[in-house]
Amino acid sequence: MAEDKPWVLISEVGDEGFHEDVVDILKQHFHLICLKEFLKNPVLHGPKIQAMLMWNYSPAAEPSLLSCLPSLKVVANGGVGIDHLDVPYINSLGVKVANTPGVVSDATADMAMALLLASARMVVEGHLISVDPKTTHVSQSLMGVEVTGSTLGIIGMGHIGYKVAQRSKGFNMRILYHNRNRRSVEDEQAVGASYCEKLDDLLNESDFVVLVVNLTPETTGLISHRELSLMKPTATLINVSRGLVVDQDALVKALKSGTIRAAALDVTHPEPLPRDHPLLSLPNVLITPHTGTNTHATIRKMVHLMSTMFISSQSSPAAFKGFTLVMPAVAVGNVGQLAVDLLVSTLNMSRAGYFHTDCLIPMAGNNPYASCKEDAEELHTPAEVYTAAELKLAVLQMRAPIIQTRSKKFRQQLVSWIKASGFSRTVVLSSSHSYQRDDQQLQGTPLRYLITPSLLTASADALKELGWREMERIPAFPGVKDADAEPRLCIPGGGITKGLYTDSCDEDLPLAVLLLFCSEGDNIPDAFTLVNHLNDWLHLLDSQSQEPNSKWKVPTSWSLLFGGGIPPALF
Ligand SMILES: O=CC(=O)O
Repeated sequence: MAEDKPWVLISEVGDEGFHEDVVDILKQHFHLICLKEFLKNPVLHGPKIQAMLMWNYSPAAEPSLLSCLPSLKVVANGGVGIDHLDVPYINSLGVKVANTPGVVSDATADMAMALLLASARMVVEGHLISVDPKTTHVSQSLMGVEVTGSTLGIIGMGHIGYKVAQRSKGFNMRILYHNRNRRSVEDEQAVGASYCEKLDDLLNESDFVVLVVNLTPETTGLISHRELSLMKPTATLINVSRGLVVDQDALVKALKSGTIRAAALDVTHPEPLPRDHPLLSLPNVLITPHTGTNTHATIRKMVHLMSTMFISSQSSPAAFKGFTLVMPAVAVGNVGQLAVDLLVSTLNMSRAGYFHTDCLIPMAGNNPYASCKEDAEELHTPAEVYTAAELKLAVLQMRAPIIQTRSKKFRQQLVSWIKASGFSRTVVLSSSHSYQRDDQQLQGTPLRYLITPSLLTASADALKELGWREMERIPAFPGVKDADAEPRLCIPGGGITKGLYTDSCDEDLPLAVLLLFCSEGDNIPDAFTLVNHLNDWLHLLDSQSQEPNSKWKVPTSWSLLFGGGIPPALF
């Protein structure tokens, strides 16, 4: 449905704009128009543009440009930092701002480690000597500092900071961190990190100080003369956040005078630095051109996330072609939702957007998967879509009941969205009242499945191997022998399960239901059972843990489920 694709404005493909590698993703979702082309006739193109996709800070979201885009709905930034955007101003135009958190964390943490190791072990200096045509012998004076067993201070323990800690654990480093909020004891223990409430203590004790904070008024100039003077003369400063977090004049002085040993910077202010900037001629500085997220895999994940932000139940381009969709039926004990929670938190799925519908009871709440206070402050809504692009998996999590009279409308919206999005199959996680089983349903395990004819062909072998039982149809009038009455599907407490399955059969939609007979109560064990069965089929996790449930990561919100108290760090 090419005509349904939204028009988006980008700076260009190549050099300073989007890499050739990601153009296929962009073209799959959008009609692209490059800035140069746009500027030839803004009056003609302006009204078509629904989104602006920024890459490498371009196109700049300036009033002169935004005023030519009356239909603009979203400014989506490739990258997590949005310090270059005037968010209140953009919002005041009725335009949303989106970024790509989560998917950049691994690559950025890798870059922090690369800079740390390269600076400590003088990798660049060693390379230059090795390739210098004048080199005839290798001097032993090129001496680095030991990384293994040293002390690392992480300033900013969000997603990226935490990933730096995970990597540093492998180097047997003593890890200190400073953050607005302390992480949970479990998080700290998992990487062996100690919280330094006072930044000064971290600066005093660390051999390597890594900056991983967002640029905000509080973090601008966070590292200046005083902070640098607190660091060890043998210490190295690594910056993968933003150039303005460091007072660069103070840094130049500290590096010249030996206040600190070295600096390794992926970010500076400005970028690139003027060619005569003193930082460029210091021997103890390593600078990379803000390439923390520059890997083929990461830019593809970023662009995929930017593209799938545009999800609507009305019309949607085939944003999830070939993906499997997993969604809960809001049913007995909320077993499906709990199972989906386990998927989202274990697979670290990224929120791609929300499913817009007027059929669910409106609600909003904190981020159920938060691991720190900043994350918890994110607003979450009743129907949201999360993706793990590398697994070709999406989930639609639902957190509110369906308004009773709108169940049919909701099913219609779902079916048309699933079709338009190009999912190759949908798996509905459901449950039904245990106590209403008939005699045959009492046999075997409490798991049942249903599958539509259009998915059966592709899945018959897998189902045979899994040995699951199909949900039994029960007599229309139990006890009455009537040859004419067709046995019927009966799923008490199953919410939309039966309706959605029946609609999907009629619509030729490849859909399966995995259902557990259970009772209301503590349904966490049921959620584990259901998600383990799903994993037996879809193989989403590699780990073959002895203890089947320990491979799943429980989301923070579960501590609220049964009156466990509210974690003070979250609210
Ligand atoms: O700098 C990189 C980002 O903001 O993601």
